[in-house]
Amino acid sequence: MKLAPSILSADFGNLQDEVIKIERSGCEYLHVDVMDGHFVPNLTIGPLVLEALKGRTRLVKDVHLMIEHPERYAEAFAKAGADIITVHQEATVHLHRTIQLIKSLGVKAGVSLNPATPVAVLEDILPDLDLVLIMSVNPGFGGQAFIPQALEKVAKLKSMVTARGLNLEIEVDGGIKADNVAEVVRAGADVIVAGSALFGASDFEAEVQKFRTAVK
Ligand SMILES: O=C(CO)[C@H](O)[C@H](O)COP(=O)(O)O
Ligand SMILES: [Fe+2]
Repeated sequence: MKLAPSILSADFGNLQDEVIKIERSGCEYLHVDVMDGHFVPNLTIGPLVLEALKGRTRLVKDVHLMIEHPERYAEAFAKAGADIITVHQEATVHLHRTIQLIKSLGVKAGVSLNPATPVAVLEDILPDLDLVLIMSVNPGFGGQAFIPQALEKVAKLKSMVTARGLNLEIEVDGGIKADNVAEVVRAGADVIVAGSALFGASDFEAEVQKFRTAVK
C-alpha cells in the first residue's frame, strides 16, 4: 500500500514543515486537492501553491483536480510540478482528449469517479490510464464519513484491471482511517489517501504506522 496524505487537512501556514513531516513518515505521495467552487462547493488552492513546493520535496505530487474544464488548467499544474494529474469523469466532456493532453505534458494521467458514478464508464478508456481514483466521499471537503459502497466499486474495478492485464494504480480517497484502511486495501486499493485521520492525529508518524500495521 502506498500512502498519500492529503494536504487539505494540513496547516497551510506551515506547509513546508507539513511536507517534511509527510516525507519523514515514509509516505509515498503528496495528495493535493484542487477545488474551484463550481464542480464542488469549496475553494482550495491553485498551481501557485504547488509551484512553491517544487524542488522542495521528493514526494510524488498527486494532484486531484475537482474543477470544471480541467483541460484548461492541466498545463499550469504540469508546469507547477505535478507528477500525476487526476481529473473527474463528471467534469470534462471529452475525457479521452483530456487524458491525451495530460500525457502529452509528460505527466501521469488519472480519472476520478464520484460515489454515484459506476466504474463501467471507464471500460473503454481504462488502457489509457495510469491511475483511477475512487471517491469514497462526495468530493469537496475533508473529514467526511466513508461511503461503504465504495468497497464494491473498488473490487469491481480491480477485477476489470486484472482481467485485462492492465498496469494502473487504484487510489481511494475520503474517510479512510486506521480502522477501515484494511478493508479498502483488501478490496483492491493500491494507494490510500488520508487527510483528517493523519493530520488530526496528535502524532502524525505514529498514525502512519497504525495504517501500515492495520494492513499487514
Ligand atoms: O478529495 C478530497 C475531498 O474531496 C480529499 O482528498 C479527502 O476528503 C481526504 O480527506 P479525508 O481523509 O479527511 O476524508
Ligand atoms: Fe482528494
